[in-house]
Amino acid sequence: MKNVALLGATGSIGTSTIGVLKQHPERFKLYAVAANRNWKQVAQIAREMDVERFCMFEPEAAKALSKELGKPVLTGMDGLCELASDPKTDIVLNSLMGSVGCLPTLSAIRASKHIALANKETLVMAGEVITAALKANPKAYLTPVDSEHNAIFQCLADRPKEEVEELQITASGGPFREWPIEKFKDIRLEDALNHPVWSMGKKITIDSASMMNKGLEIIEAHFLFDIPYEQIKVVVHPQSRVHSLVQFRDGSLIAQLGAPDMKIPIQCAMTWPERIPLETDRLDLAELGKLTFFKPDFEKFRCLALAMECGKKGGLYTATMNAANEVLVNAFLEKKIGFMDIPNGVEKIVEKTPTVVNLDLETILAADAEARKLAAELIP
Ligand SMILES: NC(=O)C1=CN([C@@H]2O[C@H](COP(=O)(O)OP(=O)(O)OC[C@H]3O[C@@H](n4cnc5c(N)ncnc54)[C@H](OP(=O)(O)O)[C@@H]3O)[C@@H](O)[C@H]2O)C=CC1
Ligand SMILES: CC(=O)[C@@H](O)[C@H](O)COP(=O)(O)O
Ligand SMILES: [Mn+2]
Repeated sequence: MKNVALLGATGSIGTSTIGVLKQHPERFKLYAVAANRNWKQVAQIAREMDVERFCMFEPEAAKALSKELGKPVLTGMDGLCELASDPKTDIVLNSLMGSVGCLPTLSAIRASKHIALANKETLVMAGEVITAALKANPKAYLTPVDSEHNAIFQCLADRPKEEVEELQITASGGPFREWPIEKFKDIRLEDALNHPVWSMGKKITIDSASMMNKGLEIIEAHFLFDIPYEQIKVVVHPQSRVHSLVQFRDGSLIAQLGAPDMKIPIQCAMTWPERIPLETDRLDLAELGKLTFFKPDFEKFRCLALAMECGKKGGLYTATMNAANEVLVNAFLEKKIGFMDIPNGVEKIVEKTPTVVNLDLETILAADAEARKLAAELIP
C-alpha cells in the first residue's frame, strides 16, 4: 500500500487523482491532503477517503477545517512542506497551482520521495535548483504528470538522451487558434476560459489561450529531460489525442496517444513502469477519422516566443517570466486588465530581469518577489 500526499486536492488534477485512487483502493491510500481555502471540499474528501493529515494554506480555512473534523490542520508553506516530507508519505502528487508548488517539491525531493509532478511552475521557476536537488538525493524520483511530458516520458522509456534527436510537444492551439490577430484586442474572459478540449483550472486555461502554457511546457521539458531548447519543438494538434512525440536518431518518431483524460498520465506517473488497469475512454481512430498538425504562430502567440527566448537566456529569466505571468493572468481573471496586457506586461517585466552569477533558491525567490511587485504596478 502506498500513502499518497495530494497537494492541491480540490482542483482539477486533484479531483482526477482522487478518481484514480478510488479505482485502486488495494494499492493507494489517500494519506494527506492540502488545499488553499476550500475547506468544505477538503472536509468532504476526508469523510469519503479516511484521510489522516491535512493542510490548508490559508490560516482561517485551516481553523474552520480543524473545527469541522476535530483534527489538527497544518497551515502555510511550512504545512505544505511538512506533508510533502512526512515519513509516512510514499508519493507526493503535487497539483498545486502556481509557484507556491516549488518549495513543497523541493521538500519532497530532500526527503527522498517519489514526486508525481503536475505543478509545472516548479521547474519553470527553479529548474536548476530542482535538478541539482534530484542529483543530491538519488533516492528521490520525479515522474511527470503534465500530459505532454508524461507522453514524452513514456516514449523515451528510459532510453539515453543521446538517442534523442528532438522532442515534439503537441499544443491544442487553444480557443484563439483560428482568430485573426486583429481580433485579439476584443478577447473576453469568457472566450479565453473556453478551452476547446480540456477542462482545467482557470490559470492553466488562460495560459493555454495565450499559449504561455506551451511556453512553460518547453521549459518544463528542458529541465525534465535535459534536452537543449534547440531540440524542443511545438506542433499544433487541435484534437489533443497525440499527447507528444519523440524523434529518435534512427528515424523513428514515437508518439503516445490516448483520450484527453488526465487520469491516464496521473496513474502512469504513480505506477510507472507498471501499467495497471484504468477505466477511462479508449481512442477509436476510425471514428476520429483524421488527426491534424500545424506549425505554431509565434507572432500571434507572443507568450510562446517569449518563453522560448527566456528559456534560452536561462538565469533568472524563466522565474521572472513565470511570476509576471501569474500576476497578470490573475488580474485578467479579475477583469482588471485585457488579454493582450498579459504578453505586453510579461515582456516589460522580463526586460528588467537581473543578471545573476549564483542561481540559488534565495536569489530565485527574491527575483520572483520583485517581478511580482513590478507586474502588480502594471495593473490599474
Ligand atoms: N488541470 C489540468 O488538466 C492540468 C494541470 N496542470 C498543472 O497542474 C497544476 C494544478 O492545475 P489545476 O488542477 O488545473 O488547478 P486548479 O486551479 O484546478 O487547482 C489548484 C489547486 O491548488 C490549490 N492551491 C492554490 N493555491 C494554493 C496555495 N497557496 N496553497 C495550497 N493550495 C493551493 C487549490 O486549492 P483551493 O481549491 O482551496 O483554492 C486547488 O486545490 C498547475 O500547475 C497546472 O499547470 C498540468 C497539466 C494539466
Ligand atoms: C492537459 C494538459 O496537459 C494541458 O497542459 C493541456 O495540454 C493544455 O492544452 P494546450 O495544449 O491548449 O496548452
Ligand atoms: Mn500540458
